[in-house]
Amino acid sequence: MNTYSPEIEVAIARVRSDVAKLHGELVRYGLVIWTGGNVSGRVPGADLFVIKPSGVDYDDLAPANMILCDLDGKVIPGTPGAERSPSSDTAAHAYVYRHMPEVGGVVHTHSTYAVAWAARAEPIPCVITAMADEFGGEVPIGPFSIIGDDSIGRGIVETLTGHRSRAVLMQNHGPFTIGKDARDAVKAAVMVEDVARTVHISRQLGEPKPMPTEAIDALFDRYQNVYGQAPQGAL
Ligand SMILES: O=C(CO)[C@@H](O)[C@H](O)COP(=O)(O)O
Repeated sequence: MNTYSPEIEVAIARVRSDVAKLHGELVRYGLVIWTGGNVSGRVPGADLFVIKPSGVDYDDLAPANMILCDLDGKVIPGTPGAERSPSSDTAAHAYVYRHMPEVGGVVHTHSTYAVAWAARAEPIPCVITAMADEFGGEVPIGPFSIIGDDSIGRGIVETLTGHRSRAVLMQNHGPFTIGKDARDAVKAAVMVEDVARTVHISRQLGEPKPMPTEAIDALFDRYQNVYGQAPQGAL
């Protein structure tokens, strides 16, 4: 039986609540169907993260059935939800947390337009200011990877390390996003679908115009460091 300090227990409870609730945002923004997709959040101050159970209806997700894992993706026995299998992408999320300490949240969806770009293995070019703001450039393609082990995690880390983008389109699969916390990663998942749709529509009308690199840099810097009420800087 694992015991944690009162501070860590409070942090676990908060991440359970946040991660359970954030799954509802995937539904609200139309990024998933049936039981596809998943959200996880790192527990601040501990080598732990929280992720959803595999193949459970979104309506049934609740803080008490979120699953607590260590950074190897092993379920912590005896904790609430531990009797169920964790998400199929648990090893991928765990790999990201182990190798990207700045990441506090990971999200995967099957959102339609982002998956359509992933199926063609084409990066989304940075041709609108919203992309420069959020992603600081193109949204890259990651390698085709088998589901279930840490291959997807390796592909995410290899592709996003040193890249400004918080989203990668895993070839023939779909978007995985990272963030400072689970909410930040959900935001990137919402944004990547939005820009995937807009750039796709733009291409139906003609060839989108590239943006100057200096403009992309300036927009990214402003959005990360000035926009909104409490900008937190790039990841
Ligand atoms: O595509 C995949 C596997 O990468 C997932 O999105 C599944 O569709 C949902 O898996 P669980 O998180 O429910 O296991």
